[in-house]
Amino acid sequence: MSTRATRRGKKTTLDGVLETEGSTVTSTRETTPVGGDGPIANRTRRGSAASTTLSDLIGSPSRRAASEPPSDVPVRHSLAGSRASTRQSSVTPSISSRGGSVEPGLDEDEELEEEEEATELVDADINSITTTFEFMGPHGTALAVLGVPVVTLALQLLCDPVKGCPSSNFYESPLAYFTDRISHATFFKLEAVAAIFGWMIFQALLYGYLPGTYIQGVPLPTGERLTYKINAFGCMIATYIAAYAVFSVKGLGPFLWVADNTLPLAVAATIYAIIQSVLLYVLSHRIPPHGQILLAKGGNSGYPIYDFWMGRELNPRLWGWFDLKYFCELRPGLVGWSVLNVCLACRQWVNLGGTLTPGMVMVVLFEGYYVIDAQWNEPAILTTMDITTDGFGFMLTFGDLVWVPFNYSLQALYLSRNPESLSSAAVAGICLLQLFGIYIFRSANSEKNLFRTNPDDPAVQHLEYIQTKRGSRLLVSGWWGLARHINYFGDWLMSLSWCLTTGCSSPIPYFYCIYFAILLIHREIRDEHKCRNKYGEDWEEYCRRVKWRIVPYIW
Ligand SMILES: NC(=O)C1=CN([C@@H]2O[C@H](COP(=O)(O)OP(=O)(O)OC[C@H]3O[C@@H](n4cnc5c(N)ncnc54)[C@H](OP(=O)(O)O)[C@@H]3O)[C@@H](O)[C@H]2O)C=CC1
Ligand SMILES: CC(C)=CCC[C@@H](C)[C@H]1CC=C2C3=C(CC[C@@]21C)[C@@]1(C)CC[C@H](O)C(C)(C)[C@@H]1CC3
Repeated sequence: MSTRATRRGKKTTLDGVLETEGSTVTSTRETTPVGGDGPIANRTRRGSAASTTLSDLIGSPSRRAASEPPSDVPVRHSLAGSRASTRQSSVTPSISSRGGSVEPGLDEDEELEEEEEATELVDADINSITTTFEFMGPHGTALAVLGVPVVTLALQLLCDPVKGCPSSNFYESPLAYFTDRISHATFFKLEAVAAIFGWMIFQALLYGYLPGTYIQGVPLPTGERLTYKINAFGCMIATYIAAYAVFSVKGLGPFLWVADNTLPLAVAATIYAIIQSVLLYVLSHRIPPHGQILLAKGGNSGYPIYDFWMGRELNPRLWGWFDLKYFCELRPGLVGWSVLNVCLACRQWVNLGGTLTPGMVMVVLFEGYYVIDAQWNEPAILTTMDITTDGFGFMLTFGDLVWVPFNYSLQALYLSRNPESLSSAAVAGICLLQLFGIYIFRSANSEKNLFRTNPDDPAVQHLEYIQTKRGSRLLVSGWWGLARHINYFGDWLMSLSWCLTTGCSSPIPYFYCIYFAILLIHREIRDEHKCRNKYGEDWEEYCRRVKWRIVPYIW
């Protein structure tokens, strides 16, 4: 197996396995979790069980592998001789396709600080046991694993193409409504399975074969940095060129087929997501001959269902370069969402005899802009907790590949069948809300990115900040002086403006902004927890200076 040198004298094999100098790390650490979900006992780092019952899956951790050393005997890495080479082989400046050098979210101080942190972690243990539960522990995640596909399919069923979204008999008897819809709906179509698998392969080929630039991510707990290919924007353009080619040859037919088959497509995408996440979970237990797989801090509890949801492996890669989590986060699902919107607009166009409502135009443009913004700012994804912290489990796999394209396109699905008319004042109000949201979202995110990558830039030089003992700086003026997650506020305002395009006749398209408020509040709590642990009293000082969490003067 080929290898490439990394920092600290370690090597990483091209399938992402970590090797230390001369030894495989086999330490374990056993602790008791907080949060009232019961003790985590008899768990191992590898946490695999020879046979597993359903109650094992949900309620109890995996059994200890016989060959594991006792929990109180941590095996330490030897770093002797590796630190000097680490400094020398410091990070190659990364090149951005849109000019300038990009180190996602890191200044030099931070880099050193991250290196110190990495040293501590490597000295102690790389794959420590997860001791704090999120999502209400194994029971909560079991519910989530079943719940998120059910919610997604229920939302598709609620939008009846003929009778409305939802039809009036839903309010009379929801149970009878669903029984009727389930017995009449077509859930499974082979063509839909072929379309989803074909789409994944097409996006993977674009990722692999279209040219791009390469940048390094933030340091892993081992100190190593992975290299990522930046070409999402080009892949999206190529996708739309391909779609235009299909249109030139086949007309609107294929696009209308997609619009009319969102339910079987969502089922097919769910099948794909289940297969991928089961494979990821199973393969995260592989024991390579030399070294170990780097696991996510939050996905290694030993409870199979919990780890399946959270994701065990931090950076699953194929052939050393094809980063599955990074690929799924921005490409098939997000671009799929915008393509789905276009297909649904085609359906409305045909239904209305060659015209589109202002609501549909706004949805396609606003949500399309959001997708383009994400692709254009691709390097920024490398500092999000999804990439740096979370493992790649069912939560992100299903979230990226099913939840985003099918639930985020509910406004367009609704409008394709219910072309609501909006007054000019409503259109103007929605546009202003969207612009206000974009303004906050983009300027806050860009301000932080610029400040973290180039603090001497005139646009951010004047901003006040707290110099933390950890080395990094926390902004306390500008956007980040208004609220600790002001970017979430901008993002949510945009989500509200998208939902408002559907008028007031149905609650279904409002699912997005309601769910999104819950996601952002939960995410803010997770991030707050992370930062409090990381920065200690500096974070307390930051909270004293910036009082509001997301919405200034409200929350
Ligand atoms: N559409 C969707 O479904 C979703 C969209 N999003 C969007 O993704 C974007 C990224 O979100 P997310 O990754 O959660 O986090 P943020 O971009 O808000 O980044 C949070 C991190 O920034 C650093 N930080 C916090 N406060 C400061 C400060 N005052 N000055 C400098 N740095 C600071 C901390 O990292 P450090 O440890 O480096 O100090 C913290 O962990 C957001 O705009 C969000 O709205 C997110 C989830 C879902
Ligand atoms: C209920 C369930 C399965 C939730 C999973 C959560 C995911 C849907 C979201 C977690 C973080 C996300 C991000 C984006 C999309 C939604 C998920 C995957 C994102 C790619 C959207 C576009 C933005 O510009 C973004 C790149 C900042 C963002 C990153 C986080």
